[in-house]
Amino acid sequence: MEKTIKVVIAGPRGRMGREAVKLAEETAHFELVGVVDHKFGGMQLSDLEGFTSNAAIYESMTECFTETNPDVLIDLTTPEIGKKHTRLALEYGVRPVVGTTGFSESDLKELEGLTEQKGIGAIIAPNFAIGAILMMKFSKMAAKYFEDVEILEMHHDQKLDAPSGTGMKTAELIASVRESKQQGHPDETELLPGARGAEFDGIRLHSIRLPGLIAHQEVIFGGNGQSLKIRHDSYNRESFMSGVKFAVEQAMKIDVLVYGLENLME
Ligand SMILES: NC(=O)c1ccc[n+]([C@@H]2O[C@H](COP(=O)([O-])OP(=O)(O)OC[C@H]3O[C@@H](n4cnc5c(N)ncnc54)[C@H](O)[C@@H]3O)[C@@H](O)[C@H]2O)c1
Ligand SMILES: O=C(O)C1=N[C@H](C(=O)O)CCC1
Repeated sequence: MEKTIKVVIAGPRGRMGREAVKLAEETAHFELVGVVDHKFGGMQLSDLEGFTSNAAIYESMTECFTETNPDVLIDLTTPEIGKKHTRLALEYGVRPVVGTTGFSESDLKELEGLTEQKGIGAIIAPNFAIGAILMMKFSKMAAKYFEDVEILEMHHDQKLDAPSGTGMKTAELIASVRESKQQGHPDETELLPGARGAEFDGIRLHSIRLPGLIAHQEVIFGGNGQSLKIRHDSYNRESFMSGVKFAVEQAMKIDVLVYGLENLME
């Protein structure tokens, strides 16, 4: 029998948090010992509409950690809050599994240092969907053969950060295998600021926000007389949950910070 993993979820009432609560309840070797919310402290999740779990709601993460002694924190909140929660989890010896996006390079460096000090596992995954991870891996492969690429990331219009974590991670992976290149015409001008999108190491990233979308990305490579498009679509938030489960299990087996699930997949 697998060892039970005690889990706390931050952001349980959010779009992702609700799916994660379901996952924790449905997974035999996960035990949801508490949730962290900025409202409804002192109540149980089941007091709120749409929940059956009797996990306690805490407004203070430190109180939650002290009382429930969890193994893993799953954070699905907002960029600012997610960073604070990740630091706090590491300080308390709780392994963070972070889906929240919007972490900068310096945030990641700082958290890597803290993880090293604590000697426990931590996972920050801009995208938990297996198809999205493959899209990023395939894009890295293709970048060895195509010098020019642009990334179109498309999300729902309630998203707070741009470019998306997935878009940034894809650009980083591509930049890691190709020579730095300024793309487009050297003398191009933007008649409207932003027309050419954001730029990372010469790679253009375009962020589309529309109601009706969930999470989609197309990576377009251009070569002489040809193009290659690698696309992934998440049509619901359940699509992320097998990755969340995998990340929680993996976080228990490692003692470093892993940024991106592709690093844990063959
Ligand atoms: N890694 C992935 O695969 C993946 C997939 C989808 C979304 N995301 C990211 O996950 C995050 C959440 O996305 P969402 O669509 O569920 O957003 P959402 O706005 O629906 O949910 C965020 C939740 O965080 C809660 N929250 C805010 N402040 C809090 C605090 N101090 N303590 C506890 N909870 C707090 C809010 O009440 C809200 O319920 C975003 O950063 C998003 O980019 C990642
Ligand atoms: O809904 C969101 O917000 C998502 N954000 C991730 C990102 O920033 O890459 C990807 C999945 C959905």
